[in-house]
Amino acid sequence: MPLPLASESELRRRLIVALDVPDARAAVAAAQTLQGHVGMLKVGLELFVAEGPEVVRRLRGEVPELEIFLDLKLHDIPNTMCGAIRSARSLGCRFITVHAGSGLAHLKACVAEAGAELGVLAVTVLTSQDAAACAEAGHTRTPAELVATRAALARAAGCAGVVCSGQELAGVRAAAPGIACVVPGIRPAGAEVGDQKRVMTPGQAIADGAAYLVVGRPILGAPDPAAAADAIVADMLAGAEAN
Ligand SMILES: O=C(O)c1cc(=O)[nH]c(=O)n1[C@@H]1O[C@H](COP(=O)(O)O)[C@@H](O)[C@H]1O
Repeated sequence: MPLPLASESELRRRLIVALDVPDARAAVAAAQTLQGHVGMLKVGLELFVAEGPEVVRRLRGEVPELEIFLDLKLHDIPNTMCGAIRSARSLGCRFITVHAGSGLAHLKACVAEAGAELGVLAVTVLTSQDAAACAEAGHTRTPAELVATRAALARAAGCAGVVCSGQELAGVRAAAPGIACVVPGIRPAGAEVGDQKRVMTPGQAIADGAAYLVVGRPILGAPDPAAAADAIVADMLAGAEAN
């Protein structure tokens, strides 16, 4: 039996905007503009290094209907990663990122520390890396092979999901059945790619099974960010319907 079609509001809930801005003022302004147009806010390194955990508390107070994804991409010894997760737990975020390349023991320790409320997302291979960058870094396997291996580790560790490019969705499904895929490197047709290497359109990523899309510059860099988010949701809907 075919799955029921995702509604527009359901797809909007699955659109995460990356608040890659320099300070809390810009973050709150963007969040207020985008509430009702996106489903979640991602606080990443630029904003977190500038403002610290207070910016998460402030966003939760200003736009309580939007959940927060804390993208710190932890990559350290397990004791240090767990300490960071312990510090993050009280912030009430939905997700936190760690690098899957840390290995199984690291991922398991992070999942145990995060508890039931904070989902650990394992970043497989950055979407800014292509095959040449992986080879340069000493990997003998392709990005797709590395993603599949790391997705299997994330699943074995009990992670809430993986971060991968849209190009690996089928491979992740095969290697780690049932795991949720969070997909950055999203570019509407014709949009500037910038430093991203493994990209995909919103509609195609949804058609291929992404659980969430992460979008930064195509929304925040647009003349009308709310309209840009709406156009992305329309493309997601088209992708869901085409599936
Ligand atoms: O963990 C992430 O969110 C992430 C992983 C990855 O492999 N690639 C990636 O681009 N991201 C993040 O997703 C966002 C993408 O931003 P744009 O390229 O501006 O859409 C940035 O905040 C990145 O830090």
